[in-house]
Amino acid sequence: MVATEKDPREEVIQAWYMDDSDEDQRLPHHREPKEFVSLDQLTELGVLSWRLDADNYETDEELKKIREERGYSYMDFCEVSPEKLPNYEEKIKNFFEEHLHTDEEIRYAVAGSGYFDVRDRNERWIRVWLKKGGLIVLPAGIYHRFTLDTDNYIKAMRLFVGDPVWTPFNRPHDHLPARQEYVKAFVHKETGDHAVDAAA
Ligand SMILES: CSCCC(=O)/C(O)=C/O
Ligand SMILES: [Fe+2]
Repeated sequence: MVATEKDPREEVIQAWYMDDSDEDQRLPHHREPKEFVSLDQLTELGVLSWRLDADNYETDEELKKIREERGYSYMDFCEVSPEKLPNYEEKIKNFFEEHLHTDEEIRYAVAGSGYFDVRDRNERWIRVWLKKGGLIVLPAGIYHRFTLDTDNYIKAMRLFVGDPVWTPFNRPHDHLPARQEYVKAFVHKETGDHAVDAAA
């Protein structure tokens, strides 16, 4: 992509560093001044992203290709809103507990929007706003959490390799192999500013 062209993914996926306020989790929680995080920075943390045609997901060749290439054989939908999700209060509370999974978390917003917060390698929260048409892959072992935004609705396609395992391991679960592998691959990798930490 030419440097001046806008990345089309940024229309449906934006990310920024969060403030430290305890206000409603569904608010954007921008810092002052705002501190945006690029999709390339997310890639460095292992978070992958695509923009897809959410109105035609049933026939979308690009989605088909991603599923084939990454082995995402399983697919279902998860609708999150006070009206649609049974035990909404309990589930939304659990989604917002910092946790990890032993497999990728793959979510494609086919309607609505929500926030996936991920820890960067210095433990700062990055808020990833996923809107209709955005697909993200959170790598196994990354600490993260989810909340709706103030629109209170998302319909997410969930993809998985084989039989799905949704178990959340609330922090701390640093001894799990998935966490140790994540740390080795994305936290202690010897590139950029972290090479300094590694050498210290
Ligand atoms: C929008 S899907 C619900 C959130 C979820 O499944 C999860 O695991 C969040 O971390
Ligand atoms: Fe999760």
